[in-house]
Amino acid sequence: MTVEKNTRKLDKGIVRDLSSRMSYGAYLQLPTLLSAQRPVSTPEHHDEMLFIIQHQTTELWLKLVLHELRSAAEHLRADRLGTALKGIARVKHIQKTLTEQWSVLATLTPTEYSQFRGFLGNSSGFQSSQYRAVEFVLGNKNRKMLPVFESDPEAHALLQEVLEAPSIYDEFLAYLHRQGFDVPASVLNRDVTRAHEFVPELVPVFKHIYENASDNWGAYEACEELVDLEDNFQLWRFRHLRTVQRTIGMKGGTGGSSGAAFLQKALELTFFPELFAVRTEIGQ
Ligand code: HEM
Ligand SMILES: N[C@@H](CC(=O)c1ccccc1NC=O)C(=O)O
Repeated sequence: MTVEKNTRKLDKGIVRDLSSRMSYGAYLQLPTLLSAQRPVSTPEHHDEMLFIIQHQTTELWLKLVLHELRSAAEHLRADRLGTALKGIARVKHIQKTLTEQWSVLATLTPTEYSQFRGFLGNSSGFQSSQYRAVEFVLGNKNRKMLPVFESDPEAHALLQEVLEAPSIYDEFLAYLHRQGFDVPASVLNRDVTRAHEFVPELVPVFKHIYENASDNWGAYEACEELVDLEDNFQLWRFRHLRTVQRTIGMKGGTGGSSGAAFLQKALELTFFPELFAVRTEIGQ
């Protein structure tokens, strides 16, 4: 049967009366979601809607990233490596979407942004609790970030919880230990509220896994998945930095930092340094 007049006939079974049934909008709480875009510029600047939606979609995806990474850490803790890897695979796709999404915001010119930037006051992405929680779950802890969230008890509690819990890397290294790999006790007993720092003794552990991949397939695959996670995270940071440079140049940030120079330093932060260090040793 072909479509006539370029108009599709609706199937008889299509549910039309949703007055007493679960509907699309009700299930997804669309009235709440779609009433949360409130530009603050007066008169309202056309491009502020883009700015708000870019941030809100990022926060929605970050919510899922956090959900998946925290659950992946739990799976590792219970030796369910395959289940953990499935969650990480999903996160990698979200990261790619988030990095690609910068191209939408890049259509905002410096002139357009300067016309409503003043209305943003001191608000800044620096105050994103979910972004900070993701950094923490990946192992780049920093207790000094917490005071920024004191005026938001829920965000503060989330960050405190994630700060005090082992990171996904802590859980992976503990898993490797349980699998019989020679993970130093100092790593297993470390203060998990601090940022993970490079541990040279871990490099030979990974070298062994990489050079005997077929005998250690699960561990090897997990290492490569973590490398992808860090790579993707850095690509997001880089696109953020480039977007900032093309929009505000060297201006200081609304959050009080030096701006681009501050963001540049984040590119030196690392989650899984030994997984990158091992590359130098491969084949040696
Ligand atoms: C025109 C667009 C943007 C500009 C000019 C911009 C600018 C900045 C600046 C200058 C900082 C440093 C902190 C400060 O002093 O404010 C910062 C931090 C941050 N921004 Fe943006 N940003 C933009 C878009 C976004 C978007 C779309 C997101 C997504 C949620 C975002 C998330 C963040 C995060 C998470 C930080 C903290 C980074 C860190 O601590 O390393 N930004 N931004
Ligand atoms: N820090 C930015 C402002 C900004 O981009 C922003 C403002 C409010 C909420 C989120 C933001 N995004 C990232 O920092 C600036 O200095 O222009």
